[in-house]
Formats: sequence, structure tokens, C-alpha cells
Amino acid sequence: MSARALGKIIIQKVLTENVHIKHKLAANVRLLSTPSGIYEYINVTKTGSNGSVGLIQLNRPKALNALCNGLVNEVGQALDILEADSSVGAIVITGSEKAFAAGADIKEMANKTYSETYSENFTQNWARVSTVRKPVLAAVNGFALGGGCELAMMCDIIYAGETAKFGQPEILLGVLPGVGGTQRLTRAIGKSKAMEIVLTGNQVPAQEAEKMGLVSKIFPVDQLVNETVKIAEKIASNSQLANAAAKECVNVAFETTLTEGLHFEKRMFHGCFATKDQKEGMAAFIEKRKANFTNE
Ligand SMILES: CCC/C=C/C(=O)SCCNC(=O)CCNC(=O)[C@H](O)C(C)(C)COP(=O)([O-])OP(=O)([O-])OC[C@H]1O[C@@H](n2cnc3c(N)ncnc32)[C@H](O)[C@@H]1OP(=O)([O-])[O-]
Repeated sequence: MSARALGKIIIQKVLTENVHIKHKLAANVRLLSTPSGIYEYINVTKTGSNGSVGLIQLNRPKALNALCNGLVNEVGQALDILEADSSVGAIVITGSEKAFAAGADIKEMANKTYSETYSENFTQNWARVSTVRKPVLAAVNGFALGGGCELAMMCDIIYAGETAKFGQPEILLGVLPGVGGTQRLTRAIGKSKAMEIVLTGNQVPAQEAEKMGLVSKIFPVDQLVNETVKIAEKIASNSQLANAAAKECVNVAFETTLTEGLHFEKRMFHGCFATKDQKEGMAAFIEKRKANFTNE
């Protein structure tokens, strides 16, 4: 089958069974593929007005989007492409209604030895998500467990469907979270709650996760992706330079003292005055018109 025919089938799949992209958004969907061909474990499209939102949908339904090495590599490739595409201002990562991702692929890693994990530097390819400079939003329906919860936490904003469930059940497998679960969870919700989740392996419903501060907002299951794309579209309409600088500042808040963080933020703010987008944004306000940012 030709790549074009395969592409058509995948687009149709995206439109009909996957992520409830409504007609307005679907009209903008364009298929993206790797340099070497079509993805096996994910669907990647550009959506929103002018294709300004990159949408990555994890698509390994039989294994509840378990994060095998191939899937994680594909997410990395897609992020490279979307990061390099100047027409994309924000990225959304989602799964299916049943599962965002049920964790790292247990079957794939069950027989690994310590020397293999150490020499391969197992999980190093997961880090790509957290190094993306454009805003990344997670739209979580269903299970976000283990590495799935960690993947969501690598994103900048987490939105959840009403029936989403978060958890770090690695302890039940005789291990512990390995791609940031203990660290990001503790920073997000504090020691006691994080410890409870990590040590019990219990699943936390979306409503509870929202109260703890892990989730920013909850939407009905069938509206989650649409609503997340809408917010991503709004973010994508900002200056990409200002977005990246603001994201850097918020992330620095996790890594440094308040004094250092305030200093860094002030310097980044000063830096904005070197951009055309600052001139355009402020002129647009004064002239009572919409800003037309050029990311310069
Ligand atoms: C690496 C960095 C550190 C991260 C570590 C981790 O994430 S450790 C992981 C932490 N995560 C966990 O411990 C969660 C493990 N998963 C579960 O506990 C349950 O699947 C469930 C509660 C999510 C859903 O229950 P349910 O009764 O609705 O569904 P079901 O159970 O019938 O599953 C359907 C199919 O999906 C398959 N599959 C699912 N997950 C995985 C996986 N992670 N792997 C592989 N396969 C997985 C499952 O085997 C089955 O396939 P089969 O056998 O029919 O060919």
C-alpha cells in the first residue's frame, strides 16, 4: 500500500473513531509522518486555526497505550518535527477515552537485567517531552498510570476527562517510578500526598487530582480533546518567544531559590523588549486591534 493511501486511512481513523475533533477543527487536520514513513504507535496531526496546534495521539489501543520503546521514540520524533515547525505554537498529547497510557510496557521490560538498563541508559528517550520549548498540554482520559502519569506530568498543563485516573502503581511491580514520578509528584502535590500515591499504588480519580493541584481543569470525556485544543490554540496565538520565555521562568521556579527566580524572571522580562513581538503586542493594545505576532 502506498504511503498516500495509508495516510488517508489514518486521517479517516483520526476523524472517525479517535479524539472527537469537531468539524471545525477536523477541517484543519493534516497528516504528519516521520521522515522514514508513517508512525506505528501514534497519530500526529496539525489542528486548530492555521494548523497552529500539533496533536499527538497515542494509539496502541490493545495495550492501553503502554509506552513501549517504539512508542516513546515516535513521540520524540513527532516532538522534534513539531518543535521545528514554526507554524506550530503549542502541542497537545492525548490518548484514547479508555487510556492516556497504562504505563511503561511491563512485558517489554520484565526480563531486563540491571546491566542492560544501566548500559542502555534505559528511559533516556523519555526525557524529550520535558525539553520541548513550546507549551505542551496533556489531555488525559482514562488511565494515566506509572509512566503514563509521568508522561502527563512532563507536560506543562494537565487537563483531564471526568473519568480519568492517575496513579504510580510501580511499587506493586516491585519497582518505583523511574521517569520523574516521585520528583514531579512531590513538587506538584507535596510530600504526604505524593508518598501516599507512590507507596499505595492507588489510583486517584480526576476530581481528587484536581483538588490536589495535579490537574488544572476537568472536562466531560467527549469534550476533553476539543477543549484542550481550543486552549492550546489560544496559547499558540501568543508570541512564541514570549511563550518560551514564560515557560522557562515557570520551570526555573522549581529549580531555584525565590531570589534567583525573581532575578531570572526580571531579566527575561527585560529581554522581551528586544523583540518585535513586544512592540507589536503593545502597539496592538494601544491601537485597539488584534496583535499579529511574527515570533521575532
Ligand atoms: C519506565 C519508567 C518507569 C515506569 C514504570 C511503569 O510505568 S510500570 C507500569 C505501571 N502501570 C501499571 O502497573 C498498570 C498496568 N495495567 C493495569 O493494571 C491494567 O491494565 C489496568 C488497570 C490499567 C486496566 O485493566 P483492564 O482490566 O481494563 O485491562 P487489561 O488489564 O486487560 O489490559 C488490556 C491489555 O493491555 C495490556 N496492558 C495494560 N497495561 C500494560 C502495561 N503497562 N504494559 C504492558 N501491557 C499492558 C494488558 O496486558 C492487556 O493485554 P493482554 O494481556 O490482553 O494482551
